[in-house]
Amino acid sequence: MENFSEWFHNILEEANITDARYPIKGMSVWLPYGYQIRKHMLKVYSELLDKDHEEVLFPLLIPETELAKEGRHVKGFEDEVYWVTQGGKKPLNEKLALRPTSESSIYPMLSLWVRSHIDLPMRYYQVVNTFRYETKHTRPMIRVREITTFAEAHTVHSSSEEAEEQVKIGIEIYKKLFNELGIPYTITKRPIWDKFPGADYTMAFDTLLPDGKALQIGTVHNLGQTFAKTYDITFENKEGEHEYAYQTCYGISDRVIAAIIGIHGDDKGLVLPPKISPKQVTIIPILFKKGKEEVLNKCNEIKESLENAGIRVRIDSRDIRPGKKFYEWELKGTPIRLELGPRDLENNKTVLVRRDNLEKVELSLKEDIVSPVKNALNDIDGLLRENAWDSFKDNIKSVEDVNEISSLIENGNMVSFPWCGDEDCGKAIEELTDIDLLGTYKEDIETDDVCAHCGKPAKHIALIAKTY
Ligand SMILES: Nc1ncnc2c1ncn2[C@@H]1O[C@H](COS(=O)(=O)NC(=O)[C@@H](N)CS)[C@@H](O)[C@H]1O
Ligand SMILES: [Mg+2]
Ligand SMILES: [Zn+2]
Repeated sequence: MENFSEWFHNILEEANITDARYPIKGMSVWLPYGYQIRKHMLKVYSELLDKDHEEVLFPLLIPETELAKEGRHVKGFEDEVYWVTQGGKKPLNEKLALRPTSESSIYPMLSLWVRSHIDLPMRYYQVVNTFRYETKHTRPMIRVREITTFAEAHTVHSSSEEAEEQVKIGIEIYKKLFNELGIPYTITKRPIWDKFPGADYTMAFDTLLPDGKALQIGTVHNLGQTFAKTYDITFENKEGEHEYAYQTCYGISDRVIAAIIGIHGDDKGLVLPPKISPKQVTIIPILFKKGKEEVLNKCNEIKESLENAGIRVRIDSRDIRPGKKFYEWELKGTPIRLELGPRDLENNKTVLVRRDNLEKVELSLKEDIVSPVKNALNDIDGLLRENAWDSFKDNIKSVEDVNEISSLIENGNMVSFPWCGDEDCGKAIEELTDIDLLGTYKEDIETDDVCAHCGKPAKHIALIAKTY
């Protein structure tokens, strides 16, 4: 709680996830171990998107004229855009933006591609790096200037109902993604003063990190027809008339990996959900001069049988003390460790140690060990998700009076309260508490509750929290 930020920075370095020493502020290097975690997370992500989205890849650079077309959009990003102004020694005749997000790179092309309602719906996604010159305090993975893992989806529809439906689909996709990763979340509709620049409205997923600060880990935007009008994306409808298209977009970033690390980690280091752990089992042979050969042979046999069952396994046969190996793989968060020494070999058994609850069980090597290992991996997956949701729910408190908010926030809570929904009241609450309204997570409630701030009839339940 008190030194989460220090814990987080240390673990990225000690577990060889990223190296923040790259000589540009807000940019880090993905090291091999961290890169594998990122790769497995993106595999989960793209399996969800590939069901009915097509993966594409757009250029990194965006002509200034395209970025400037959508007033609200460019207003929202003008302080964050990196510009390329020359090629070699020659100044460019038009400044080029490094994409902060890809609407202004993709939508001019959609204007060429979309002709008729039979071309619709279109559902694209790309996993790219985007660049935002964040002026607030940068933090590795959480608030970076190169967003290395920006997974953005963009969809085009022939009706507002279908776009509305797609927002719900985007939300379902993210619910599945975060459930697979064991990350708890709230889903709120951002206040209109905090929605994505150019969007009609923004639905946001927020989770809580151990320091009690909310982290926005995904957003789904209904773009209405704003960008279609700006970039002239029209289609011929069934009646032969031309209409502006209806669009949505939704995105996640490196923050998803930060949430996995921060939420499931403990004082020994990472605790990785099996689905995204580079290896799911580390076999640690206890090697003495005597019987070394036999022990290693047995370890290879075990590795092979687990790998044949689709389990990712490493044998750590380095010539260092076993205790040091236990420490290292606990730090790196491998879900299961199997220990095997000469005595275990004699008794034809191995010791299975779980990383999440550090439980030890003996497994007989006379029987199949694939199913006990698979069961343990499933248990770990379930327990990580359950523990994360339990502590998350414990940290969401509800109040009837805004004056009770600050002390709960200091305790690291998210706070919900009945709200009238008026902008000036909402801003007054942010002023009073000096923290951000995450948004509303229950619309149009049937209640005679009154607004926790101004006393007018409450229309929604709002959520407030300290945020990154
Ligand atoms: N500086 C940053 N560092 C890390 N992640 C970020 C940063 N800025 C935004 N994000 C993440 O990126 C997600 C998508 O960004 S966004 O601005 O909300 N939405 C878009 O850009 C839309 N085009 C959907 S892709 C956010 O929900 C947040 O989780
Ligand atoms: Mg931002
Ligand atoms: Zn009010």
